[in-house]
Amino acid sequence: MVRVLATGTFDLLHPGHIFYLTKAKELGDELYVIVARKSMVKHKPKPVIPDEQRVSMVGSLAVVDKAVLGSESDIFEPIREIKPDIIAIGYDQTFDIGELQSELHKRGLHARVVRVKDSRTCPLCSTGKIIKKIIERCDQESSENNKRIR
Ligand SMILES: Cc1cc2nc3c(=O)[nH]c(=O)nc-3n(C[C@H](O)[C@H](O)[C@H](O)COP(=O)(O)O)c2cc1C
Ligand SMILES: Nc1ncnc2c1ncn2[C@@H]1O[C@H](COP(=O)(O)OP(=O)(O)OP(=O)(O)O)[C@@H](O)[C@H]1O
Repeated sequence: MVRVLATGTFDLLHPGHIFYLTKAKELGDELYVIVARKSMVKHKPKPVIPDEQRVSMVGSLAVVDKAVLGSESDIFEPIREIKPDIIAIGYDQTFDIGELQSELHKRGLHARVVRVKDSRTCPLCSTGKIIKKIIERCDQESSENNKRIR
């Protein structure tokens, strides 16, 4: 049984997430997912959706065998428990594969780290882009309303 681990914030679920998780699962037999804690998301705006709601959504996907919230301090902590054979890194995740692999080895963790490609078929497959579009639409509607009032 080959256990694969995927990771991410998964704020507003979209088809890019499903593509990534499906490709990750294809690398083995069972798929575990670590969902990032809001407190640990420092490289981009904090997620809108609460931790428990994001992990519950990811865990309910058919492709996912088990989803857990990550540690609030040490990203290697849940890996010790999950003991994955493969860690699937997403196409835009900033982790350096070689560096992560060597940090795992230093801690006696022997998962193979691989990068999954992106999906180019979806026009709005990014949480950041979806939020940007919603904000643009709100701005546009409020400026149209202001014009009507004047
Ligand atoms: C091997 C691995 C373990 C991780 N463990 C945790 C963790 O325990 N807690 C956490 O909040 N984030 C953890 N993360 C980070 C997030 O799951 C996520 O990958 C990171 O915030 C990048 O998020 P993004 O893909 O949404 O940009 C881990 C990432 C990796 C690659
Ligand atoms: N279009 C996509 N194709 C393939 N993988 C994707 C796509 N969008 C997200 N992923 C992967 O899904 C995982 C979780 O993604 P994440 O939560 O960062 O969402 P995101 O939509 O990329 O967010 P943002 O746009 O805010 O960076 C990451 O491993 C990421 O690489």
